[in-house]
Amino acid sequence: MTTPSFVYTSVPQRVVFGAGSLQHLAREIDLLGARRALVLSTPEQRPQAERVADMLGAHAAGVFDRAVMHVPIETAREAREVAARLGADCAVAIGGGSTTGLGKAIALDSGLPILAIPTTYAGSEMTPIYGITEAGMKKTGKDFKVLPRTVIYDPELSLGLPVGMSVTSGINAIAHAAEGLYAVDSNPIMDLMAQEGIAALGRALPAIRATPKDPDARSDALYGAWLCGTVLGNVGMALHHKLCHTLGGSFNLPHAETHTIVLPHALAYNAEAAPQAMARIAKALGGSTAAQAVYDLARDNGAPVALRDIGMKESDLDLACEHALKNQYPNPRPLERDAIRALLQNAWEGVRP
Ligand SMILES: NC(=O)c1ccc[n+]([C@@H]2O[C@H](COP(=O)([O-])OP(=O)(O)OC[C@H]3O[C@@H](n4cnc5c(N)ncnc54)[C@H](O)[C@@H]3O)[C@@H](O)[C@H]2O)c1
Ligand SMILES: O=C(O)CCC(=O)CC(=O)O
Repeated sequence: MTTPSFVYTSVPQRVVFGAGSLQHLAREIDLLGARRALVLSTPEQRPQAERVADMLGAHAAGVFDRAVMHVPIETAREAREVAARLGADCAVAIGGGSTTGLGKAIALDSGLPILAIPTTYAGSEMTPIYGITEAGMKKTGKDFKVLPRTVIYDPELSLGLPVGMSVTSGINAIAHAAEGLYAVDSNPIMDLMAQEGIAALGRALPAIRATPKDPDARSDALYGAWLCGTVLGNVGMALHHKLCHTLGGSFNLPHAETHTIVLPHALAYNAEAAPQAMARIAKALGGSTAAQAVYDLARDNGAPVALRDIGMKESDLDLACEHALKNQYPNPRPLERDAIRALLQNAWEGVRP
């Protein structure tokens, strides 16, 4: 196999990884040159946010605990006002993609540096991509101002992530790497990270299901999430992410579950157009085809495999298909209306591809 032409841009970002690495928080805030950190979380993760604020002592400006899915503009405005009023010079986001997303909304407006402490596998902490929802419409964009400057990955903080969320969040991460392997702007470094990330999560998710507090499995999963998130941040996504953004944005379906259900079908759709990528995904997961390996990983670990089971109405599939065909993301196989409609039907029914 010859190496194709590629462009690779590396971005400065500091990653501190390991069990117990939260202990380095004060050092990392100091290295950022910050003195007053606003700690962000969801309401459910307020206790973890308070622990972080306690660790920062006089360097904590306060806790803002109102992060919610998809970053409503009203929440973003409120958080920006609180940050300005408290004189914060940095945001510490502890939680999943929703909390990191709120930090990004603040950074987009103010340039405040973000220190992210991820507790799911969504991967937002490694990307310059932001999403903000206004009047029911989610807009996404890319700006390096929002890329967290420092990320502390401490697997101990994800020990309590419920098994169901761990599995779907892990497959959300696998989706970034899978699409990275057939991205129009892929490169060999991202391919290596993608295959390694998929393999790490493929090992970790069954182990987490068997023993949710297994520290090695949690560490492996977070390592995979880091790699897959890096791929998401560096190369463009395709049909699968377009479908999930459509289903999540227009039909209000839950993010990680939607990724989990749609991915096998998006991979089946692209299989013949991206054979090398499929071979790498299948190899990483130890399956015969990429699509079946992802489907089996989800089904065997108790995740939903049908859109009808997470609130999608069959009568909305035609509309979802129309939305998916608009403002298309680059994809290895051209988008064909009938085949996309069939893909959505299969995902709705939950058939094994
Ligand atoms: N911009 C990007 O690059 C990017 C990438 C991936 C996802 N996202 C966005 O992130 C959002 C989804 O993020 P998510 O899937 O991480 O879910 P989330 O952040 O919405 O978290 C879901 C729930 O799990 C809780 N939770 C998180 N970690 C926990 C833990 N360790 N223990 C117990 N509960 C925990 C949260 O408090 C929340 O209640 C979506 O809006 C998605 O669009 C953005
Ligand atoms: O909602 C965002 O911030 C963008 C989400 C994204 O591109 C990754 C995903 O769908 O998991």
